[in-house]
Amino acid sequence: MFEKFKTKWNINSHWQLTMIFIVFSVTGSAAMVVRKFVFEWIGITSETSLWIKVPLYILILIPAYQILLIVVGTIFGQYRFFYEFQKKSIGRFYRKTKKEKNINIQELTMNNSGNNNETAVLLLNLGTPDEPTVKAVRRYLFQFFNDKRVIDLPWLFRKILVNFIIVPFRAPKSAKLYQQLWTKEGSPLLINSVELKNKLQEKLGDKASVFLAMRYQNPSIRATLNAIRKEGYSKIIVLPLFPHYASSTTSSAIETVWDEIRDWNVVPSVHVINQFYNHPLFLDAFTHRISSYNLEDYDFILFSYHGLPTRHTDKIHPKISTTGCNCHEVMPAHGKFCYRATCYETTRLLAERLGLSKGSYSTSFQSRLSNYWLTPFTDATLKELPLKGIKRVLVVAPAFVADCLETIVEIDYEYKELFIANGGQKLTMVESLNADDRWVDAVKEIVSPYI
Ligand SMILES: C=CC1=C(C)c2cc3[nH]c(cc4nc(cc5[nH]c(cc1n2)c(C)c5CCC(=O)O)C(CCC(=O)O)=C4C)c(C)c3C=C
Ligand SMILES: [Fe+2]
Repeated sequence: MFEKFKTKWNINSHWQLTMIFIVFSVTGSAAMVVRKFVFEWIGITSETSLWIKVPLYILILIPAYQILLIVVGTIFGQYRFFYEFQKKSIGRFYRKTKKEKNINIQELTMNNSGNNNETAVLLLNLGTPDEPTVKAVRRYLFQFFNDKRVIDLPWLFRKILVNFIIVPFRAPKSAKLYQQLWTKEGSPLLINSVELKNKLQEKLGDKASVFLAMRYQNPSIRATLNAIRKEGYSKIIVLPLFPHYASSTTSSAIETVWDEIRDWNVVPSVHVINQFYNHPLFLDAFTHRISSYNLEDYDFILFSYHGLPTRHTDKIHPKISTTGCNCHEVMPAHGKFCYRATCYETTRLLAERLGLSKGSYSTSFQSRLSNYWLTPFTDATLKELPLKGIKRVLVVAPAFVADCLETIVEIDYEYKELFIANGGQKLTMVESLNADDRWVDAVKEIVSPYI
């Protein structure tokens, strides 16, 4: 029975389990004392009607128990366990999780190499809703926007803004987009990532075992790392599948991995790869993909990257404002981890490989949620191009290594419509790298030095 609790709560020692049981029993008794004290204070006696007593009982006991659990847990050195425990219970209370479905997704992405090796390669991507319903999309957006690296505002302000304004208004709108995107097999982001993981496993053979997790929703980082921990790997190579470093994507994923691993009894060697926008094989894979389209058929190539609030990039180089920086012309020394600078550098490197002439391509940023995001905006650029006589555009999105909502619906549907409505004739979106063989080889090369 003890083993069952240890597995369920993801703990290693009998000592911690004992502490947890003690906290539960002390809290239970303490909550009764609080209840008795409050009842006496507000004058509830044995004669008071049950219709008053029962609701009051629930109203007082539940919050008292929740608070005391954290207080007593902290006293017994178990703050983190009870903090996570409460978070999970409250989450369960508000949104019943689709347990069976999630388990299937989880199983789909678990390692099945049968390898008996020392190294686990953990591929991380952003994540997608479990299904294209308003409820599932709400759950996804709730987790996404409550990330302090995505909405980098003070806690209370973020909670109010996200939970009362952004998520309720955005969820129904986003769910419609996801319904447009969904295939028989599910969300393209997940399907493409699973295929990449399987092909990488084939290429790596018994050198390493490959796992996949998503920053938001499923397969979750926690469950995937639990599987890695149980199999006892001595080394983990973490590769967030974001070519360009950004706090809201790369660091958010890395931080979540560390939050899990730091409590393990045995912390394995961990190597984190935090960007690869200039890795020659990544660039070769994209160059090859772009070259598979007949470039003669197009007047212009637009390199469209996911946008970011300029506040995020300003934090990377506080002395130079994003808008005042000349990284669109040359890579500055302070630009190594600046998302805008590395995106522009990617365009230059790809243009060089493709032999594109100046004036035949440009860089823009899509998916903005406000006007204070990186410019030029992709939609504004696409509206302007026909005015300059550019009617046939090939759009490449090098910030995404797998096709997803932002490429399939936003570029290939919404932007295409916008371009045509503004006088354009043809817009083609370059398929992302997905599970392309050259890309699988590139990932193998990216992780290999650390295996
Ligand atoms: C403040 C909000 C957001 C930031 C910052 C942000 C950065 C960012 N995102 C990606 C990659 C993807 N984003 C995707 C979807 C998506 N992104 C945001 C918001 C921010 N992204 C939202 C709300 C959504 C959900 C859809 C919607 O409601 O519009 C996806 C697609 C996921 C899918 O299911 O297909 C990807 C991939 C990057 C690379 C990035 C910063 C560099
Ligand atoms: Fe995004």
